[in-house]
Amino acid sequence: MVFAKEDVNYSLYLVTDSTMLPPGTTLYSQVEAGLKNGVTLVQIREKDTETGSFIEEALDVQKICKKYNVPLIINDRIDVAMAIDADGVHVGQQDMPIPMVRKLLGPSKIIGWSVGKPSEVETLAKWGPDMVDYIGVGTLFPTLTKKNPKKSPMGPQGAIAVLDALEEYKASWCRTVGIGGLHPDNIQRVISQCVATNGKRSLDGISLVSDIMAAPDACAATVRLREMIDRTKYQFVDCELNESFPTAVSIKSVISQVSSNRPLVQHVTNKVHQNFGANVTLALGSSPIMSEIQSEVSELARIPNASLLLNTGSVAPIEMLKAAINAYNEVNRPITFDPVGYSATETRLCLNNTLLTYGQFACIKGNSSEILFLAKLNNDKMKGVDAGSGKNDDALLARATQIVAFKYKTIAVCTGEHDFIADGTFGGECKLSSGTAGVTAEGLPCVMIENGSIPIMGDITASGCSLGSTIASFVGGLDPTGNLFDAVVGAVLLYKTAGKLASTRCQGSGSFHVQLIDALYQLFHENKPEKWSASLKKFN
Ligand SMILES: Cc1ncc(COP(=O)(O)OP(=O)(O)O)c(N)n1
Ligand SMILES: Cc1ncsc1CCOP(=O)(O)O
Ligand SMILES: [Mg+2]
Repeated sequence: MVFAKEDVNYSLYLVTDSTMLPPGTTLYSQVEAGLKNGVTLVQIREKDTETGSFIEEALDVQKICKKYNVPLIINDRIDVAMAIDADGVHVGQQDMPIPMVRKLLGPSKIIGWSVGKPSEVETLAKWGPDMVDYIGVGTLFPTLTKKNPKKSPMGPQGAIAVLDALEEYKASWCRTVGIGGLHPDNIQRVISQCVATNGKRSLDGISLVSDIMAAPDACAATVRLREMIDRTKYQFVDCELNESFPTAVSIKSVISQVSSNRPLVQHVTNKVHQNFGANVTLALGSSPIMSEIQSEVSELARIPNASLLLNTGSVAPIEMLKAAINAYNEVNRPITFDPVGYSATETRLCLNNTLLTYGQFACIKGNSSEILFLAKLNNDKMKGVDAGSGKNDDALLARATQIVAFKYKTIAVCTGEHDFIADGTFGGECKLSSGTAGVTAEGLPCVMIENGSIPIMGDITASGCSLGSTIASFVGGLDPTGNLFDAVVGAVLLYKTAGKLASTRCQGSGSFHVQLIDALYQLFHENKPEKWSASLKKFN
């Protein structure tokens, strides 16, 4: 049987492994359970099986695949693929060179190649459309299934670089599957985030081994995976994600919701910020808890209206930070991420990149340096930047904020004399092979908030970190019908207004601290956004 290449469905691509079978299951029972419940492509991957046994297994798996009209791919072994007339092969960078594989298999067979970096895409593009039909993009996340991986996990951002390379080198024919450590807790985020920068391409499929092969109930595991992959909305927080333009009325509603829901705001933050952040949170009618205890994050995340502020100035162990992200993502509670000093040291860069790979954030906030670095628009591109005067290149900062929002499918906030907020959530919409329908970062909703300069804000500790407390309170206090973008914009507007008000009332930095908390408290409880001094305008 020859499968027309354009008919291959890459959406749920099972790769077998008979070394992880649960008791009472066989290679065939797991494969059949997968095929019955939505697996669309099968690869038999038996790294330690003798050729004779491999051929026997492959022939038996081939029979089952034919029953469900699903193509069978052979891993590594071109000879076995030819011997049983399989539908194709998958080879890696260390396996037989692609041109030789193609010469042996002929033009109609499916050839897959493992790709981990853009330069490998450049190579396949040079070979042209008659060589590689699809690529396995990975390893996305850590996995025990592939022994001695040559490279460390690339995460969704690494996959984006590969998708960008496919667009850059115009390899339009080439399909893509993500692979490596893919499970229900990260599949939707991968589908949502792994989109080429030009919005024209996303992954065509999810490829996995252990989630099905090691499942005691492979039917149920596959049903769950199928349902997840077919979902077109990634509802990573239980509030509204649809596009909005915040108004005094909508922000008033946000504050009413926060006031009545009294969110629990778990701060994992630096020591300098802890006390002030707790007081800011209390001033906003919310309930702070400064806990870094890994064993309680799951319980805290399940408290109604729980919200996590993750400020990586914290010295909490990486495993605790990951557990906190997992716990809040698991129950669709919002995480506000503040990558403090994002690139100041290799340690912080590695920590922040790891956390950015590891979870979905409702909001990522940073100062201009942090946002520019996250957007890969380094500082020296900023024209007329002068910390003292605060003269920033607004267009560049807005663009950087949109890029960060797009890359992480989140609400991005860039703070400075002017604050920029961009909505990259696409309303949660996401779908394999669809990209963002060509919508790019510069097409994202972006607003600018200004209120004149407030130099004294820089003379106290934790003023920036405490905007994080404010955002975390607002997004945590939303009803399910509340809007995420409204909440983040409302928080920044309130904070900017309170900063200005406090600066007119204080005698110096000491009293500014107190006046800032008073101003936040007063403005919050008055809840009259129409009177706030900070202004909001659309930036694009
Ligand atoms: C779909 C898919 N993607 C990647 C791989 C890995 O192939 P390779 O790099 O050759 O490593 P081994 O699988 O041979 O260990 C794959 N098999 N399938
Ligand atoms: C074959 C392969 N190639 C890169 S990761 C991997 C194994 C993925 O297995 P799992 O889905 O169990 O993480
Ligand atoms: Mg291989």
